[in-house]
Amino acid sequence: MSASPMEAPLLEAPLLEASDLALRYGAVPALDGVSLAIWPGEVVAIVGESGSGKTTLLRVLSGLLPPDAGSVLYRDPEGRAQRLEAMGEAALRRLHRTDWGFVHQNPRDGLRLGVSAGGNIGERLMATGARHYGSIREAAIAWLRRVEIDPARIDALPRTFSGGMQQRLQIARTLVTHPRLIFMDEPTGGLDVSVQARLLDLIRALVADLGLAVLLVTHDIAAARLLAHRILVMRHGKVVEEGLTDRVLDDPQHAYTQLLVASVLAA
Ligand SMILES: Nc1ncnc2c1ncn2[C@@H]1O[C@H](COP(=O)(O)OP(=O)(O)OP(=O)(O)O)[C@@H](O)[C@H]1O
Repeated sequence: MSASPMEAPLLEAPLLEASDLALRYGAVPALDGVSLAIWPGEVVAIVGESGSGKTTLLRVLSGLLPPDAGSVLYRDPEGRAQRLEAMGEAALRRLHRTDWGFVHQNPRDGLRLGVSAGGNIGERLMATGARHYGSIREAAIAWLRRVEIDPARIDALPRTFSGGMQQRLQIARTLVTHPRLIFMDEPTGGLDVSVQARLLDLIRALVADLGLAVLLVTHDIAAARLLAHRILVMRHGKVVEEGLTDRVLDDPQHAYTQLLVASVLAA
């Protein structure tokens, strides 16, 4: 069904909107009144030191963890707004298979290491209904090329790949179904600096080519500067500062952001 002119403005609305999220682990407030919105095609980085609540926020925004309070609203491709908390588990799983992608810090969490590289990409396509073996294999080859993995490795097991290759394969597996919104949790964490730089370049090119919206959790300010349009700074479960990337990093207003930026400059 095509959108009528009456509905068109909805497409200009945020893709995901969270309001007043709260979550405690015992006495620890992991999230404390967090609100945010991400727009189609926008890359938003969530930065902050270890324990500030970044991963918890990403898990709540992607429906993997229910908050104690607050809500998350997602707009589907037809412009319909849906509350994650009211969505059944099956609908949420479908979102994760189709419209959304999740890139984990550890490729082991996002890949099946005992399944071939091509199988890892192909099975995600099959989960969205693809059945034709030839075209699934063709898509897998195209995606291996796109993430700079030699297609001759299509039948190799990812456990024989380097960390950087595994991460690139995880990205191919995530993007093959053309999701609109990608959640990334420290995608370059644990990799050597030169491998990180190559991966960041690849992510930047793919995100721009495909017009993806990305929620990126990172403690790497340089990665946030390279990839993000906007930055949210978290501390003790709260967003203490947010704004356009250059503004936040070049002219930080909150004392904690100033400290975070200064510690990178000093490193
Ligand atoms: N499953 C859990 N049980 C108890 N406390 C938890 C749990 N998960 C996280 N926390 C606590 O909640 C707070 C926020 O943790 P979270 O992992 O979201 O932070 P983070 O900013 O992602 O940190 P890191 O960069 O180290 O991953 C921390 O104080 C952490 O110790």
